[in-house]
Amino acid sequence: MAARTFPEMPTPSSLLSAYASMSTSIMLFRTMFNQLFPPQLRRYVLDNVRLYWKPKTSKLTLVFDEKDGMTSNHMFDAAEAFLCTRINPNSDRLRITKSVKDTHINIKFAESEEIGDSFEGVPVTWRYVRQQPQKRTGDGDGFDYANGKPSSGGGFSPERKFIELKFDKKYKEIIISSYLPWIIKRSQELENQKKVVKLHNLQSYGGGPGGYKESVNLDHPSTFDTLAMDPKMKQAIIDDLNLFLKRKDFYKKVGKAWKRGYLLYGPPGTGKSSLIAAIANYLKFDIFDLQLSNVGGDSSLKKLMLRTSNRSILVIEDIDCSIQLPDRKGIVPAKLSEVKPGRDPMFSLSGLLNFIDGLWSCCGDERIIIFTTNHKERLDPALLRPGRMDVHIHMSYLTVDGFETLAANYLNIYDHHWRFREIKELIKCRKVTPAEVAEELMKSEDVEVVLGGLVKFLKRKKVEDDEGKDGVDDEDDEVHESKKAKLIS
Ligand SMILES: Nc1ncnc2c1ncn2[C@@H]1O[C@H](COP(=O)(O)OP(=O)(O)OP(=O)(O)O)[C@@H](O)[C@H]1O
Repeated sequence: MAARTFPEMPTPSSLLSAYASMSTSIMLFRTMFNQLFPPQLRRYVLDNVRLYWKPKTSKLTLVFDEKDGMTSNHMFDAAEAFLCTRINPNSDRLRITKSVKDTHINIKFAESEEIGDSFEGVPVTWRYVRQQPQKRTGDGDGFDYANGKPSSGGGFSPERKFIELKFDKKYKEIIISSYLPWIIKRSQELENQKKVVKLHNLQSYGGGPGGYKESVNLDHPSTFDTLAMDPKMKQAIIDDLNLFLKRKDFYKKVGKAWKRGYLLYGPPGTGKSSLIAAIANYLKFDIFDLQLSNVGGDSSLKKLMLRTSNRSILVIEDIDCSIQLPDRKGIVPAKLSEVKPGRDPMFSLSGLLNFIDGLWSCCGDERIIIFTTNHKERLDPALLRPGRMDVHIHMSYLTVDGFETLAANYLNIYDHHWRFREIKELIKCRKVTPAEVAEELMKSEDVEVVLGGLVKFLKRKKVEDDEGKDGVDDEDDEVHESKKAKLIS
């Protein structure tokens, strides 16, 4: 039988010498490649080689870099905000952030975590990537071949953060034209929800030229739920605000500035300021509080006006008594002749009207202006003309419905209490403000004590009313009798 022959096995030394000659050839090739070809051509060749070897995939990946050059990338921010709402309960890692100004903790998804989502039946995968600073591999020819970017010749490239969105290539159109715009819209809504409403104090003197503004977070807890007022009127105000918000195109079409004026009037303690805070909290609009008595004149008023921002509420409280407005014939009341040094004495009613209609109209969008007064009858009719103050809201004495709201808010009583019948009867025939009743309801933690005290207060109030100690204007008497809050729009 013939003996079987095996091919000769390479010896270790022959393997070693083959490896050495191959590495020498590669190094020689690399040196020749670098020396013979200019950088642009080298880049072109390498790009094509990479492209050729890259495995083909049916997936498309969109990359949202945190920065677009020096500026932040809005699409990255929008995606990051949106993805907070898609955090998987099974996530292993989450990022927690909170700036000093934030009122709450932000939970964001962490690097390398993947989040699945679907849009109109198209499944997508999101991934947050954070690349640590990397040593530049540039060889001094001005190009970093590892990252495919111009290099500054050594050193470290900065940390790079980006979000990847992966999906099937065939859905590219729907993702880019529908999903991404939807994410931007959604992120704006989320931003709005998180927004901390600010209260700005507009003043025209005491600061730099043209005045200054101070601002604090508006921590007023008033909302439409906590407001004690006629439920129908409350709903009418909410509907009016909602209509105003969605009518941007309508205002443009009819050639009107996108603004709405409200006049809140009624006795002190009926909730005018609380309603303003409730509106601001509802719309998430900042409040600009303008003290007319601190405004030097028309020019200061205009400057202050330019300091207010869009999506804001400009409030002028107690308009009847914060300043005595001269009428439009130019008769300046005595008070204005006592102008403080350095202040413009030419403050006029027409300046204020101009501010509401003229300058106001062409300065910004989505503005609400609110005047409050305890004495509507004292206001110049020009201020009340339709188009200036679009909605007149009468804040009146406490009604039975209002009392139920206060009882729920202050005492957690949502249905009935044996004292309620008597209290409601007393409220019906008394001119008592929500502020007075609110104060009574805070006097003890014991419900029986509080309601007993309220009954005594209301009875005492009756005596005071009978003796005419409580002076109120005729209009409020009328409204109280009819127990109807007025909303004139
Ligand atoms: N309608 C209301 N609903 C709930 N709470 C109210 C209401 N009205 C008054 N209050 C309570 O009374 C306090 C004072 O009310 P608010 O300052 O809103 O009244 P106002 O009408 O603006 O008074 P003024 O005319 O003196 O400025 C509020 O902080 C709130 O606790």
